[in-house]
Amino acid sequence: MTIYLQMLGTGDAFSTKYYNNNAVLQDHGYTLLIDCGVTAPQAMKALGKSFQEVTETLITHIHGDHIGGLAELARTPSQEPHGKMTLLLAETLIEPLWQHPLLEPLHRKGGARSLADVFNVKPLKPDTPYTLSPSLTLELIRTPHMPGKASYSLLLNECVFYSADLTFQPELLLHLVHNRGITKILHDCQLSGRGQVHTTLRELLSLPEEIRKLIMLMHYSDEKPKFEGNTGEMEFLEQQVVYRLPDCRKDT
Ligand SMILES: O=c1ccn([C@@H]2O[C@@H]3COP(=O)(O)O[C@H]3[C@H]2O)c(=O)[nH]1
Ligand SMILES: [Zn+2]
Ligand SMILES: [Zn+2]
Repeated sequence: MTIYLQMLGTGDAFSTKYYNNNAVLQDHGYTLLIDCGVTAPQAMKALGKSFQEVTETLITHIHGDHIGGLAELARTPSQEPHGKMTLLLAETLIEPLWQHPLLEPLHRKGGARSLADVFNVKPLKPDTPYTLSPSLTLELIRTPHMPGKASYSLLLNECVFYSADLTFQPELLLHLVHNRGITKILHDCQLSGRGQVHTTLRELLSLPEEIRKLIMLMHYSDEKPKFEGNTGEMEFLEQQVVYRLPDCRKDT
């Protein structure tokens, strides 16, 4: 079965041309929203979509461009009997997310005292595969982003790596391709400057060709047009374009 990926946005946290790096994955009747940044409500509207179409929302880490739209998402009535939107996230993120200033508007919602009061929270364990829908599996891998801040990249259908913002991890990428059967890497990319909390284009270009040709670039700055044609084998992922994702699960 085929699943489809559509980036709501492919911009970094400061982009004015691209929406936040958030995505929707669709498996027939099931829609997974991957991260819900400040621009997510507007980006959904730009696609003629609404949060009501979202079945579940996954949060990779706690930065405004990944969580800033959650207050609006929480206000959307879900189709479920409990009426709450479902949030998937690593257990370690639950309390810090609730305490984040961007979620403060929800603290005033009918005396809510925890994330579970405003969302149907499903805690996930890293390194554990979950079946989200008939054609979609997910595994979280904790990856380094900012010191002391938990952040989780994704393995989708056992063969697609979706980076939460992360610093350059060449050994991890080689391991994923050689030992975990990864055939597609969607990677955040800082186009210029020193990469303190993100992976830079220069770093990605230093990878072996066999890895570079699997990579598509996302979470980039407004300078992107200047870099077109200068990214080797790596293509830019474009916001709003629908991509088919490979499904390498052994039993399909
Ligand atoms: O000069 C700076 C650089 C960065 N930052 C924050 O660090 C975050 C890194 O991850 P992100 O890309 O999801 O979002 C970024 C911003 O939230 C900032 O506030 N000011
Ligand atoms: Zn980000
Ligand atoms: Zn981040």
